[in-house]
Amino acid sequence: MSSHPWYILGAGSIGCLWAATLHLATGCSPVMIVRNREHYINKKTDNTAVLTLTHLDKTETRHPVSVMTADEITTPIHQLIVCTKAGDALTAMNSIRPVLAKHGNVLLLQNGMGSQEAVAKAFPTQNIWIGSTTDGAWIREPLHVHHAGQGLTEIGCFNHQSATEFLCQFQGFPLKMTASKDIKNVLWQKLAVNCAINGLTALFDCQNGALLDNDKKSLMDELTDEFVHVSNTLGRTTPESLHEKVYEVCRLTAANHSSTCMDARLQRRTELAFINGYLIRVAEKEGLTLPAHQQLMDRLSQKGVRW
Ligand SMILES: NC(=O)C1=CN([C@@H]2O[C@H](COP(=O)(O)OP(=O)(O)OC[C@H]3O[C@@H](n4cnc5c(N)ncnc54)[C@H](OP(=O)(O)O)[C@@H]3O)[C@@H](O)[C@H]2O)C=CC1
Ligand SMILES: CC(C)(CO)C(=O)C(=O)O
Repeated sequence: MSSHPWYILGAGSIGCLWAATLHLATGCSPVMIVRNREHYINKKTDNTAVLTLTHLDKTETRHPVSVMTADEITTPIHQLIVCTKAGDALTAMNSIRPVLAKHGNVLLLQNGMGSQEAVAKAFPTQNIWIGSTTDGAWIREPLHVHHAGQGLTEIGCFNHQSATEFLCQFQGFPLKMTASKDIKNVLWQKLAVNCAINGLTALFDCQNGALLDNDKKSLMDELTDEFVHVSNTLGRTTPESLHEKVYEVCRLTAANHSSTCMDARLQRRTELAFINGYLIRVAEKEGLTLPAHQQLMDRLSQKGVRW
């Protein structure tokens, strides 16, 4: 187990879930790096705070953490977990560039694709790890997180084939974890589902299950057809029955509002640039156009949904 402290960049739902879990697993307090200190802590001179985790069984545990802004950090960061939204990841990473250890381990937990490549390109000497997570969490108030759904986090190395020492630290971790030898493929498979579901739920402001209604299902099918086309062109694998897989996710999460639908409702910037937008950019490089994806993005723009 490394003796270096853990730093968490972004104190939102996933950042707080991981900070509390790290404290449970290691007994050490992580450092939460935030951009607006006053939002989390009102003491001027003391950086310590207590984070509350409401577990799946509704019990609560409390966890001491340090809360700091990037410019308050003076010691090198060797172990970092980036928990911002995809669109903020690179800017957030740049804010801690001066204190990031040259060969530090960085675990990125963003949904979608594209932000990981951008970070890996901008930080070539660091070991960039990717986690693709299906855990669910939400924030009740600053530093009080609810673990809302048990999921799985698959982790793999993105740029270097570095020692698995980093991954070993998650053995026996309270969240379900597994090592992936092909994390890019894991991201691609999740992207397929998110491309079909997320944007449409924002467009119709509906739960995931409503996409199985006939009129919406045909749009979902068109998006999935286009995904398969791009995937085949790139020589990537997709499940033979991707359409069935998409329907199954809609059924299993029928009562949920997707993350994109919630962001759109709250007029927050969505992660669509790293979901459907990413697929459009990849297709363009291959000389392909994706009319269903493009039309979806145009309709979302007209509706005022941001990405
Ligand atoms: N929540 C969930 O259940 C799941 C989330 N994910 C993915 O995990 C990622 C994080 O999601 P989630 O935790 O829900 O998002 P949140 O919006 O809850 O948290 C993101 C946090 O990042 C912070 N942030 C943004 N820029 C910076 C910066 N420059 N420096 C420091 N902090 C910064 C924000 O701070 P501020 O308050 O200042 O804006 C915010 O607290 C997303 O990609 C999401 O799709 C994946 C699966 C499930
Ligand atoms: C699978 C799905 C659509 C579940 O809601 C999701 O990943 C999201 O909301 O971002």
